Amino acid sequence: MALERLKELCFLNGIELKDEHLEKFERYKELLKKWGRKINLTSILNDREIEEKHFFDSLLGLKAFEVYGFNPEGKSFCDVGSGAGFPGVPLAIVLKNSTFTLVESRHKKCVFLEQLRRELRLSNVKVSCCRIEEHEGDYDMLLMRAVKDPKNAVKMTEHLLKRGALLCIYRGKEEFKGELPEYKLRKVSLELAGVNFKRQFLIIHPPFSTSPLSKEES
Ligand SMILES: C[S@@+](CC[C@H](N)C(=O)[O-])C[C@H]1O[C@@H](n2cnc3c(N)ncnc32)[C@H](O)[C@@H]1O
Repeated sequence: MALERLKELCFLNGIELKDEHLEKFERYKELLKKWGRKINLTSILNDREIEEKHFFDSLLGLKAFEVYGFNPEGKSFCDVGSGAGFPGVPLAIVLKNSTFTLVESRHKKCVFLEQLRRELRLSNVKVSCCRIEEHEGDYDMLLMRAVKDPKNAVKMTEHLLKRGALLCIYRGKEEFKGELPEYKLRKVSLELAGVNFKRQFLIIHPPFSTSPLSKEES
C-alpha cells in the first residue's frame, strides 16, 4: 500500500496525517525519484527510506516544537539550505496556515523546488535561490537539517537571528558539546517508536528575543 512506512511511523509517534497530506507526499515521492535520477538531489531514492529518512524525519520538527512549547500554526519559517525540500516541504504540507521560504544556493535544486511547489500546489511556500548570507527577512523560526557544525550554522544565519528568529537545528544522536556564548540554547531529544535512530534538536535564540523557553536554558 502507498506510503505504508510513513503512515506506520506517524501513527506510532503521534503525528496526524490526513488524506490530503498523503496525496501530496505521494506526488512528492514520485518527483523526488524522477528528478533524483537526473540531478544529484539525494542519495536516498527507495520508497521506504524516502518515507522514513526524509518525510518522517522532517515531520519530527512538529514533536520538537511541542516539547519546546512553540506553536507552529500561523508562523513564518525559513528552511536554510533546503536541498530537495527537507525539512521545509513536509512541514509546509501539514502546516497549511504557516509560511515557508526555502533558501537554496544551487540553481538546479531551486528549479526542482519550484516545480515541487507548483505540482503540490503549495501556496504557503516560496523559493529563494541565493546564499543564506545574502537573504533578508523576518522569520519566527529558521530550520536547518544535516548540519555538521552548529557554530557555523549560527554564523551563517546571524543576521536573521538578530532580527528575532529562533534557529532549530535537526541533529543526530551525537551530543553538541560546544558553546554559543552570545545565544540561549535548548536541547530537545526525542525517543522514537518504530525506528532505530534518535533525533536531537538544538533550538537557539539571541537573549533579547521572546521565546517560550522557561527552563533548561543554558
Ligand atoms: C547537507 S545539504 C542538506 C539538504 C537538506 N536540508 C536536507 O536535510 O536533506 C545542504 C544544502 O544547503 C545548500 N547550501 C550550502 N550552503 C548554502 C548557503 N550558504 N546558502 C544556502 N544554501 C546553501 C546546499 O546546496 C545543499 O543543498
